[in-house]
Amino acid sequence: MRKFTATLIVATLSAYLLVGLGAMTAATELRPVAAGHYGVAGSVWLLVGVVAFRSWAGDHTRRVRFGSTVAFAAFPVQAALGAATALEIAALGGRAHLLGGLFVFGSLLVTLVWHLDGEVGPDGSGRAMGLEIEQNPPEDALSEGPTEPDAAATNDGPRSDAPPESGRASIRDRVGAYITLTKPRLMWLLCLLAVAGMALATITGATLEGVTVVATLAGGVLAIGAAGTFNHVYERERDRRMDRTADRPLVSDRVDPTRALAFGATLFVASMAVLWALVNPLSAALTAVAAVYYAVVYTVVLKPSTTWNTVLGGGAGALPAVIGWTAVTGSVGLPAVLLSAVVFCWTPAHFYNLAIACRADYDAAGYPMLPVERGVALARRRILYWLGATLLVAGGLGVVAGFGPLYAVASAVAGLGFVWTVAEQYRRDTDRAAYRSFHASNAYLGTLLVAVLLETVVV
Ligand code: HEM
Ligand SMILES: CC(C)=CCC/C(C)=C/CC/C(C)=C/COP(=O)(O)OP(=O)(O)O
Repeated sequence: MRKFTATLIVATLSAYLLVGLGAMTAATELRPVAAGHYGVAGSVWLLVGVVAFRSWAGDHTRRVRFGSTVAFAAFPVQAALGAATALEIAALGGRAHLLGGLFVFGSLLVTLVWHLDGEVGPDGSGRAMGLEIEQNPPEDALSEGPTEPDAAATNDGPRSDAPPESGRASIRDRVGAYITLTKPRLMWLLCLLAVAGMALATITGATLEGVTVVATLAGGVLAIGAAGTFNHVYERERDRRMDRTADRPLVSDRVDPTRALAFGATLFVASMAVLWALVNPLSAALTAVAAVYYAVVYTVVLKPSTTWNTVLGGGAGALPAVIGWTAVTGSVGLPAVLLSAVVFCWTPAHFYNLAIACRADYDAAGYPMLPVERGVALARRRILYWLGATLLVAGGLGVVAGFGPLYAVASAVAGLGFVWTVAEQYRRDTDRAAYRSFHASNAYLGTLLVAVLLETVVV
């Protein structure tokens, strides 16, 4: 990666961290926090100055020069607004100062996208710019589907070569096939999201009861399993056409579709029973909505018909945050809605990387995924913009929930790692690079949710 790109990424995420520290400065009288904010502000201004200078000194597009100069010029204005806030001169100083900080972060993020797009040129090949872009190794080009660096990054469970569902398949293989239908690889992050929602609820003064935590997770796992099973049943013909999903239980006849439907329905009823009896009706109802949202609205309606399938379908995976909160409080609260919004924005930044790596697969299956219909360059641009939205909403959650430096630093550092892997894709147009961003998306969200736990129930 070029030094200019690396410096611009660090400047962008430092500006993001600066906003978080600024919000804490406003919320505390602690002098060291305020001193830290001023010190970081000076350092970030210096860094942005280096970027702006090098954009003019080097061979960069006018957009990159414009964006970096605007970000640099915004700092003195920010300093004046900050002083007005500290001296309580202007009534709206604080809000204007916060918006100014977000403007600096946003202008640097847009400048980064313009820079990366400029590097690869209009057709994304980099040839117009004399850039050597690494492509998939020839042997991968011959393979059917994407090359995942480590064990297949699938949301499937144990894979097996067991013969079709018959007396000959061992009990172990059959159990493994049914476990695969529940999409176990997804569970850890969705459960962590629900736990973060429960922990977040303690900022209202509510307490975490063991039974509530266990029952909410049990009900959620059963519901995810039910929704995942219905997804397998409905998609089995298209799964047959994708290398990534061609050996799934319903494609390889290891499970009979009717039995799978009965299995999914049983999981769903069990989920509702557990949540209604041991948690509360609202959590049960929201879980049912999430399951139907994924199994029907996303799987049947959105996924096969629009390039907006991932964005509009993201609500399903965002709901566990609210479900966790309602399990503890019995009602919906703003922090839970904000945590849910973080995941809603994160979902396209998460999935588009996989859609890039598997675009040939999705094209063969006839799914209108964004990289298939609109190209990889646009999909990468959208990943960065949705990631920017995720960071902004995560910052808003930090302010509303009153989180400290740990949360701000976790979001900024994990966000930097995620942005870095996406920027690498512009120089390495390979499945391996796209999968690395996909895993970085899970690492970002996992880190943020652990930070929420540490800020609420540990610190
Ligand atoms: C519409 C929403 C979403 C879409 C389209 C989507 C897409 C996918 C796909 C296709 C896979 C399977 C990869 C494979 O089988 O090769 C996957 C894996 C995964 N997804 Fe998502 N996802 C969505 C939302 C979520 C949400 C909300 C979470 C968690 C909060 C999540 C966490 C994960 C995890 C942990 C994996 C497993 C990654 C691995 O195998 O290492 N996803 N996602
Ligand atoms: C509480 C509750 C029930 C919440 C629902 C959460 C949930 C299961 C969200 C869906 C996330 C996901 C992996 C979608 C991918 O489906 P896909 O069909 O695009 O993946 P595939 O191509 O691998 O089948």
